Amino acid sequence: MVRRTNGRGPAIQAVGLGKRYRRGWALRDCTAEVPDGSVTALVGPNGAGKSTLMSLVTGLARPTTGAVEVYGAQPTGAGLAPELAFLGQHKPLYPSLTVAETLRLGARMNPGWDAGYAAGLVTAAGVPFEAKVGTLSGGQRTRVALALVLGKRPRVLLLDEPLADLDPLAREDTLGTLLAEARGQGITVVLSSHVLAELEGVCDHLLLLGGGRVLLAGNVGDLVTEHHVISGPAAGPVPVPSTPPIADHVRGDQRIMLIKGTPPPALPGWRLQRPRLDVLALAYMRSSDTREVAA
Ligand SMILES: Nc1ncnc2c1ncn2[C@@H]1O[C@H](COP(=O)(O)OP(=O)(O)OP(=O)(O)O)[C@@H](O)[C@H]1O
Repeated sequence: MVRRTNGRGPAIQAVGLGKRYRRGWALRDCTAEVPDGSVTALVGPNGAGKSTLMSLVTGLARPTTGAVEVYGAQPTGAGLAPELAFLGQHKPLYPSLTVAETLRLGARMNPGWDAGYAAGLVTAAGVPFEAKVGTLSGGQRTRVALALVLGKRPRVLLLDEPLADLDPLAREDTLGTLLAEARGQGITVVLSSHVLAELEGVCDHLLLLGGGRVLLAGNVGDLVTEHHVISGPAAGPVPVPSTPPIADHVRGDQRIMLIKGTPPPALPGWRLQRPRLDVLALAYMRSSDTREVAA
């Protein structure tokens, strides 16, 4: 995966960022960055803190601790910064408006609105302009919602589970469009999902949350290169890594370990592989006991 940096510093930078609600911490001690021009996967199980992080970046929520900056500026809380576009989980669209009326609303609400570009995205998706939004399929609604956020010509696009209600074909089409636009326009994209497998090959940066904390973060290529899966006979001598394995389990007659850093010397019958990104993320989620977030 090519790392695309342009020397402008991170698009988003969080330092010691935390958000506490009455029931406890939704996000805690989050220090992480989203590189400029990256497609970043924000991944984690239910309640990991993904939406909370997005709310803090957009300024919809205020931090309890720490700070977050978008291109060096803290969210003011007085509406979304012009360079940011955000699509929430429920894709807020008015069902009684037609697609054309929805785009006109986008024009009224966004000073930098690019009407030709937004209309082109809707045309490319084959969505009729005269159709009421409430009559569209989930896939079509997502494409209209994407046109609405992209028409704003943002530098940073935050999408909270944009693929959640789409079938596999619509997912692929939507992701394809999104990536083509992001790469073509140099937009930094943050995509949240429970399912990392669907973002593998798409994202070049990963931010994995669990129990409100950062479990793993970094360039995808670097993360994969830094880790190894070693497997071999469960009975008999076992290689000893220099640091404790992140995961270590027995499946059938095989023992499988995920390790970080230099792999231990090979033993007969043992083999070394690079982990898949989703396997890596799953191992970090399993190994963390950070789910018990202090109240
Ligand atoms: N407005 C709120 N008031 C109280 N608690 C909240 C609020 N928003 C989130 N939380 C809590 O904070 C934690 C993190 O929630 P958040 O929605 O950020 O997680 P998530 O990773 O987006 O989850 P999901 O994948 O299920 O959408 C959860 O325990 C949730 O119940």
